[in-house]
Amino acid sequence: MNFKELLKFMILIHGNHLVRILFIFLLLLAIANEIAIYNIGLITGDYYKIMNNKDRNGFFKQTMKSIGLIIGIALLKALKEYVGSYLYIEWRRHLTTNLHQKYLQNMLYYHANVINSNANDNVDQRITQDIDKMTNNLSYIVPEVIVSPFIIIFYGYKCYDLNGFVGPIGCLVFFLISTLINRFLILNVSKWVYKQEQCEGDFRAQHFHIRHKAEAIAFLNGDNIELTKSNSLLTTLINVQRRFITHQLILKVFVYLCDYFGSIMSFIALSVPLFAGAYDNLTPADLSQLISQNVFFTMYLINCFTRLIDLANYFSIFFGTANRIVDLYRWFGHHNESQLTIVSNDDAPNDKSSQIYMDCTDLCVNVPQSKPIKMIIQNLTLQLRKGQNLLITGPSGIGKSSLLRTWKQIWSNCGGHIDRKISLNDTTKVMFLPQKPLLTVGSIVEQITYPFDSEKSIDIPAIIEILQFLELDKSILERVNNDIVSDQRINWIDHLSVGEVQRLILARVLYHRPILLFMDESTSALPLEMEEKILRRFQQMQITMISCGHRDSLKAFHHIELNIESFDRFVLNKLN
Ligand SMILES: Nc1ncnc2c1ncn2[C@@H]1O[C@H](COP(=O)(O)OP(=O)(O)OP(=O)(O)O)[C@@H](O)[C@H]1O
Repeated sequence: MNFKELLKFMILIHGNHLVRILFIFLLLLAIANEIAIYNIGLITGDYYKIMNNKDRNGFFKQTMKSIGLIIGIALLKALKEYVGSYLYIEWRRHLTTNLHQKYLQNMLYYHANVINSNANDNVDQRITQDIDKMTNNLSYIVPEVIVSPFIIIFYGYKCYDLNGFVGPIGCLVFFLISTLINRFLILNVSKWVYKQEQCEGDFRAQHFHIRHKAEAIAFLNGDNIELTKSNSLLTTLINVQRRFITHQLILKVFVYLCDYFGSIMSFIALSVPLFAGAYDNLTPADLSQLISQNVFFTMYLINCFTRLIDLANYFSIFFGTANRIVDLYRWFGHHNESQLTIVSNDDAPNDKSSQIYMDCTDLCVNVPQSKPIKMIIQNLTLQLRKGQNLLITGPSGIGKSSLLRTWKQIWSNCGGHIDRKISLNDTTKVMFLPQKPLLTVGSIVEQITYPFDSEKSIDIPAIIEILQFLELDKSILERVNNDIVSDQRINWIDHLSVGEVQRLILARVLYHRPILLFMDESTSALPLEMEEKILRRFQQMQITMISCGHRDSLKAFHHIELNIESFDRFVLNKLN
């Protein structure tokens, strides 16, 4: 998506009637607002005339009319701002939902945050903050921009009518010159907006890191290093902010110059016909009214131009943040077309009769995007069979987890062939327990039913039985007063011991009952008796287990050991 397409998407939003209706409503309100302003602008002139003529009756009528207009404009202005804000929220919702759709599919979040983290700084910042700023700024810009052509034509004509070409042409020249200078200044500032948002993201990420790793940092006495890092990121951010406001200062000086210069333009324009004697035949009352109207028309025309110039600040923030969103869309588009097509191919037929779950021939794996290429597995030929539990062993960092990543298609294989007879994305049959466990903030039920919707019918007694079996009744059930359904707003990963976390993760397996289970050191923190009790239960449930681990105790529950000695040396041992 390029910049124009982003604008089109936001303003037209295919199929979103609400946005279109709001947009048209905003346009109508902006026009109505301008009509009210026009009428209010004539009030002073009319008062001059009425008071010069000492017209009591006219004064009463004029006052009633003015009060009506003032109430009308107050309502219209507030309503215009309300609709603008509503539109901003709608834009934000729509754009963010659209980006979520791309980001949280096909494991793009993994590619964006792990594999290609350098290509896109702070995706979270772009989605949570930049969209907000961009749409908010656009909601200020749009009402001004959409009515300005009408106002310029209308007041341009009125000015021409009263004092010839001088007024409108003078205003137009003034506007064109200022726009040219403005354009250059806006682009300059928007670059700094881009950088500032990037630094904001880095700074937030550091605080996110402290929040989530608080205990580890405390154990390691990492206070000083975290303080240094946080302050260093803050300094970078502040420096960028300083540069940003310095560039903004130049822009603001220019904008205010235009504003105030604009205020005398109306008198300059009026002076031409006035000194040429065009109004010599008017009575003082009519001349006061004419001057007042003329000043208002010219002033308003110039004001319309200066309002557009005043938008420079909003434009610079809008362009800076919009560029970050456009970059993200481009990156998503590129990645959806290229490497991620592999992921969507994994729709292996679920052949129930098959005794083979997966066939790997001459499989080669390297670390994605590694330069120079880091080969992890070369020419591995292996079958995963139903009922044949496989234990993958080998030194730390040799590639055990990477093999699971490749089978799951989080990483793509750089050579060889994987024939999946069962879809590894079928979460009702296949489960992966990654080495770094995933728990969410929420209820206990949500932890166990993940990734399924916890709203669906849940077998609560079964979950309680599982928690008791895993001896989690004291540490978890009591803590939540046996209420496993309510969201406790607890980030469980920080509130449980590592062994408890592992048991809670293993509860998922007991609940979902997959037929094929991949475990990456999933029992490493458990006492041997607990590990044995759980793995025995898995055996009884006839779950085929593919495990990575270092412990000898695992051998008793597996039939074959794949020992990865080096990237191209594998030994298969039969276990008793
Ligand atoms: N996202 C990544 N980017 C770059 N290199 C990575 C990435 N993930 C893993 N690696 C590297 O790939 C190699 C294999 O890692 P892997 O996690 O598969 O090891 P492992 O055998 O599971 O180790 P352990 O037993 O310590 O868990 C390691 O050298 C690791 O540094």
